Amino acid sequence: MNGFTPTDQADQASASAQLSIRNVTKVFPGKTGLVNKLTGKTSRDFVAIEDISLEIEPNTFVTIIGPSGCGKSTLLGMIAGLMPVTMGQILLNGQPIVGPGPDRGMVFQNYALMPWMTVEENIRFAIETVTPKMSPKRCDRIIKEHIQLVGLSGAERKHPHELSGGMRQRVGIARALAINPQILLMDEPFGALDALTRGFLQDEIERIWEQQRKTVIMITHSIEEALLLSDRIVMMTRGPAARVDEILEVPFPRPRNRETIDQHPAYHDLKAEMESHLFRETRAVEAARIG
Ligand SMILES: Nc1ncnc2c1ncn2[C@@H]1O[C@H](COP(=O)(O)OP(=O)(O)OP(=O)(O)O)[C@@H](O)[C@H]1O
Repeated sequence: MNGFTPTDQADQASASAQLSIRNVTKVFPGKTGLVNKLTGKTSRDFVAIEDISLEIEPNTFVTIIGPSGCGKSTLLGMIAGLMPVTMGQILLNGQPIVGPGPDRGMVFQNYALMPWMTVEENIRFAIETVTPKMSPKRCDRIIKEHIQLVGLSGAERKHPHELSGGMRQRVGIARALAINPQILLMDEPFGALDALTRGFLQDEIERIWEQQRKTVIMITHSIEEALLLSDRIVMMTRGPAARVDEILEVPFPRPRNRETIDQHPAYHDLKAEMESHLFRETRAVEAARIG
């Protein structure tokens, strides 16, 4: 087996970790309002994830994979500081995360661009929010560099509705990187794209990652995408009370090429292991729904 368990990892919790997720549990409180009490429909607390520990080293590309609804977005949301942890701690460079910050850039599946702003203005808005005192000249240079980085030169003055889904997500990626975050968080960034565009953007992410080597934490449902891009793959169990089941190390050399990656001797074993994990967990979710 090419992986190790989260317990092994917690034992090895090292000072070199950039992000430390320590015994994190997330409970969504049940509804206890007066109306609910009167109608007798008070719902119970829901334990989405339970006691997750994970250490992430700098410059690592990590993907999170798991059955639908297991808590991947919840975990990413807590790392982003968009929602509080219920128990445990998430530390970035040893400091607890208490809210969103410019050290973390987020890319969303639905792009989340400002529709009334151009490509350039969307990126400028993010930079000015994070660094209001930056000189306009420097801001212009950063915008230009990032538009070039994601291959959108010429589209600076277009609005999101004039762009394809793939181009919109390029803007989302440029915007997230333009604030120079330490960690890039991506929640199914290619989930809304057709297969061809998805492939193009995966290649772009691989190319950009080779240049910048930022820590990335990405949620995906695609086994092939995880194998193409990751250094480590975190496999979550089904919820409620989802845990980290196993963490796979992906040994393929970089730069990676989608045409040849499956020739690596470890490719098919890793793929089979992920398939069997997802199959098992998804079947159990379905069985629980029926029974
Ligand atoms: N605000 C909330 N209040 C109550 N329950 C929530 C809330 N947000 C998420 N949940 C529940 O927590 C669980 C985990 O949801 P989450 O969206 O994190 O899963 P996911 O793995 O990202 O799902 P998917 O793969 O379908 O995107 C689900 O059962 C969901 O219904």
